[in-house]
Amino acid sequence: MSTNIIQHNFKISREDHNRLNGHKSFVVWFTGLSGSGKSTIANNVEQKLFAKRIHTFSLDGDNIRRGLNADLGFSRKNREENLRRIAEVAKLSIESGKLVIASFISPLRKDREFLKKIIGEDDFVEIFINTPLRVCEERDVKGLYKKARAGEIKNFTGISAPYENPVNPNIEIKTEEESIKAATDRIIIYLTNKLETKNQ
Ligand SMILES: Nc1ncnc2c1ncn2[C@@H]1O[C@H](COP(=O)(O)OS(=O)(=O)O)[C@@H](OP(=O)(O)O)[C@H]1O
Ligand SMILES: Nc1ncnc2c1ncn2[C@@H]1O[C@H](COP(=O)(O)OP(=O)(O)O)[C@@H](O)[C@H]1O
Repeated sequence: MSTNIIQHNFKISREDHNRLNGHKSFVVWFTGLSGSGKSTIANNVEQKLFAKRIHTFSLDGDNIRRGLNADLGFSRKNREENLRRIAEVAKLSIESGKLVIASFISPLRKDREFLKKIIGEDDFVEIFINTPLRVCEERDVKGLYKKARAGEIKNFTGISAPYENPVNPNIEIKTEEESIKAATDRIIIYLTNKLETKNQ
């Protein structure tokens, strides 16, 4: 633990960044099984927001698990630390005025509660990409389910590690019933409303 850390208050605040950008900043968090559709929908949402001149920043496994969290695997402890660090990065990014789009399996309720605490409830939008395991496994976008079934990957979410559905997400997308476009449009309506009405 670091001691004797005295906070420096910078002259340019989050509110200043928000004013300059012309919009508020918060975190949009996508949770769901591997292959559920988190990255696909998050990417579509980001493109739409970008076209509306919203300053976005995407965090996902590719830019986090290969870099900052390259030392972490998929044990419970490592996932918890993975998500804690991501939440801290997301918090810094909202201070810099960004609308952060985070896509992580984030399988456990208690870890997601912890994230919410770090980021702040008011700055956290939870989107549950609800796709049944059967469908994710049929899609098997990266061939990982096949490997997990063959025992080649340990602690694989949905197969040999748990996924706990969110209890009360801000938005739930059932990808078996809702197209990518319809899901994207519904999320954009919600976010546009929050961008306009959220108190600073
Ligand atoms: N054991 C195991 N379980 C689940 N997923 C695995 C595993 N090993 C590797 N992968 C790949 O890593 C991606 C998930 O990383 P996350 O950082 O989102 O996971 S977590 O939130 O810490 O649980 C996940 O990416 P997505 O498919 O995009 O979800 C997988 O491709
Ligand atoms: N309604 C839908 N919403 C999201 N993805 C869908 C949908 N229908 C089919 N898919 C497909 O499912 C796959 C989801 O993969 P991906 O977005 O990488 O998932 P994740 O990021 O959750 O691992 C993509 O190939 C996507 O085209």
